[in-house]
Amino acid sequence: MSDVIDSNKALTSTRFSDLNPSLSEPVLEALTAAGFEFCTPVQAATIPLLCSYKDVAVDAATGSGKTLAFVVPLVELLRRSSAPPKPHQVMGIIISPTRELSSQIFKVAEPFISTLSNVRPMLLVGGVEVKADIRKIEDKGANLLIGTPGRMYDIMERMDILDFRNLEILILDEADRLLDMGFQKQINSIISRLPKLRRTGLFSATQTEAVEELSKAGLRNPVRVEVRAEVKRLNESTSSQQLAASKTPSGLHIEYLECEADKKLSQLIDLLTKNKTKKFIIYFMTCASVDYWDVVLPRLSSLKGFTLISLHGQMKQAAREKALASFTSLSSGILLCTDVAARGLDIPGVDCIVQYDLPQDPNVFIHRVGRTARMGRQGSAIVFLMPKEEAYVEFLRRRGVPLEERKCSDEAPDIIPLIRSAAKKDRNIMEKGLRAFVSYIRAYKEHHCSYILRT
Ligand SMILES: Nc1ncnc2c1ncn2[C@@H]1O[C@H](COP(=O)(O)OP(=O)(O)OP(=O)(O)O)[C@@H](O)[C@H]1O
Repeated sequence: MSDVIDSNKALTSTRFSDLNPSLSEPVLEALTAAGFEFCTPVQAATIPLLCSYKDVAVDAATGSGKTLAFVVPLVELLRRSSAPPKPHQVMGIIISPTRELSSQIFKVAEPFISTLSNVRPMLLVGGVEVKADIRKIEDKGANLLIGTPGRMYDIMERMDILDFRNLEILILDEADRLLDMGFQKQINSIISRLPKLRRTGLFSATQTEAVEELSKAGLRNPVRVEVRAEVKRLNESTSSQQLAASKTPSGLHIEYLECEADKKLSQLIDLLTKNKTKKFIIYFMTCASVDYWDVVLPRLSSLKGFTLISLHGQMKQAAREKALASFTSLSSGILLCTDVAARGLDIPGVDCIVQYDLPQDPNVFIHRVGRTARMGRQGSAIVFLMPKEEAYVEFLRRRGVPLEERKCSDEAPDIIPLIRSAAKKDRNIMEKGLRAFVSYIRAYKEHHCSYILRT
């Protein structure tokens, strides 16, 4: 069974209060309090299914409202269970690939969970002492686990006290990423401890064979929900407008800019200085690259007055959280990051996504660009390509990504001599530059080239 939905409109005309089976009053009140009245297409399709005890495999565009599509039915299913859970009875689990995404889901879910009596949620992510989590669970209990697979698996291995026999629902968010990150073993082990008679929802913005396998192994007769945006795409050969199915939001304008490696920085600076009031996310290939640009960019006089914030997976957890909170609160500024910030993060008001380096995994492209143009808003994205990476354009177009060429700016300043002279004076720049270069070459060899060459 399969439902294919057109997500051209961010919201449908279906109110949450119109859904069948009906949602409970406390959930409707929590939705109203948060300003949500009408469902997005993925919510209109998925909430009734999960609430009717069906498993779902959902393939939906970025920023289409997947989080509420699983949080609302999860809370409804828990409300229906006969008695309030005992302190160590786990009734629901939500697994997502990164700490940031798990924390975000936890925050979105909190007001809905608080409508349930005696259901204690627990955030389980790395970066904090596992012993602290264990103590908290022992002392206070946990009925809903939200977290990353590594920590969740660790807790399950170490703690016999948790009882999963009455578990109602398992949600796997960003399923393809969970598998890409090598969490197959942990996920299988987690699933093997859960009762078979449960509901399972598998959410992903990209479908892969591994996701299909996981869906076969973990879901029972799932209903497939696909949400595609219809976009106008410029057909180069005929210059006519064509309609194409795309998983990128329809308010998103995506361009590629082709230039040699030594011109990329100048083009970037030109773009940033011409858009001073905008909010940018710039993706680099490795953590070491982010560290390098983090010391170099603030030294450029043309970027004086810009707020630059870095975020990558090798930073300490507290620093990661602080960086994300600071960038979220800005109305304009620049986030320099790796793919740790590619998926699921719902940062308000991002105007433009720059992919300075291509992603190591080609599927991550649509997740990166999906940090803007969320929920029917407008946004733009620019991917920098070196001439040898040109094949990537066709690769993306074949996957339904509408992409237009952007010409290099003639006004771009020559930045390289400035960096050279700064590096001569500061060993830190030199060292970080070398480290970035080595990490970049390694990543390029291991991941990047392989998919360019495969196209
Ligand atoms: N029914 C709704 N009405 C209005 N706003 C909504 C609705 N549902 C979700 N939103 C808002 O839309 C934004 C995107 O939602 P969400 O983060 O769940 O998207 P997503 O599909 O999980 O995206 P990604 O694929 O990037 O993870 C959030 O800011 C959320 O508050």
